Amino acid sequence: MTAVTGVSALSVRNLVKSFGGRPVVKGVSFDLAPGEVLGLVGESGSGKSTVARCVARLTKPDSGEIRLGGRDVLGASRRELRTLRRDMQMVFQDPYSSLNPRMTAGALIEEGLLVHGIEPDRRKRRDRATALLETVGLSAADADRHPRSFSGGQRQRIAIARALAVEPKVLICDEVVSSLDVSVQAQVLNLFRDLRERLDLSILFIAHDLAVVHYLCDRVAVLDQGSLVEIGPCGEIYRRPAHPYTRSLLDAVPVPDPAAERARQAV
Ligand SMILES: Nc1ncnc2c1ncn2[C@@H]1O[C@H](COP(=O)(O)OP(=O)(O)OP(=O)(O)O)[C@@H](O)[C@H]1O
Repeated sequence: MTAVTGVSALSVRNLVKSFGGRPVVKGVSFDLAPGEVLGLVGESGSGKSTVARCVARLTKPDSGEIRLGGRDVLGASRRELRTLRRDMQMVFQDPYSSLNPRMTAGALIEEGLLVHGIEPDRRKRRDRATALLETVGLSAADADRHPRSFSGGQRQRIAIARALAVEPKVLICDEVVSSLDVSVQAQVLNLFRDLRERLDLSILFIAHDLAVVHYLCDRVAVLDQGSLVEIGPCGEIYRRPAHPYTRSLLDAVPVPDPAAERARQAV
């Protein structure tokens, strides 16, 4: 478990976002500690993706403050934003549409290195792309294949390798395993567990599946109609949810820990 101390890897304060005058995110605040995996859960439409998109500056919030390692994200100049974008990478739900089908897996990974000026030397760039493919459990031979020749889980691995290429400090994962079969989900979740250990990554992990969050995350934040109603260590919240909305979310799923399930039933 990672304690929230010192400068947060990511700090979000009073984030507000409306669409067409309808508030969708209503003053959300949370911190992500260095090396921590924080789950963000809530029903469909509760505003999870909007929070993620605001944090990554893909959507402009109405108000609030976002800091990445203490640096102001919303007030960043174009130049500062380049560095911030490198330090904060996003992986999306659909590995089919997020990868350019015309590029090979190797070229997709090399692109990030090139765009951010990380590895100008062509051969070294290629070696680095190959090493990243191996990091996510693919092989050097996969570098020359196009996305359509990979399975969904393998494509998601390529998307993860692509995000990792620029050595981000924070990874924002929006429903990254939702479109995968259960057995492939387990493989990708184990990959995340392994990567966070090895790379000391901070991860904001958005999911609607509470069992997935329980498996991977240190803490969980619960979003209900745009408001954060509860945040705390996974074990504690799953055992003793304080908010009725969290309780109703948990009642809808089996908890993989029989002791936690008994404690929950007793509340
Ligand atoms: N660009 C947009 N224009 C208008 N409304 C939007 C836009 N993006 C999101 N919304 C609305 O904001 C609300 C929250 O959507 P969001 O995608 O953030 O929820 P979510 O919790 O991620 O849902 P899901 O789990 O289904 O992805 C929804 O009612 C959605 O219709």
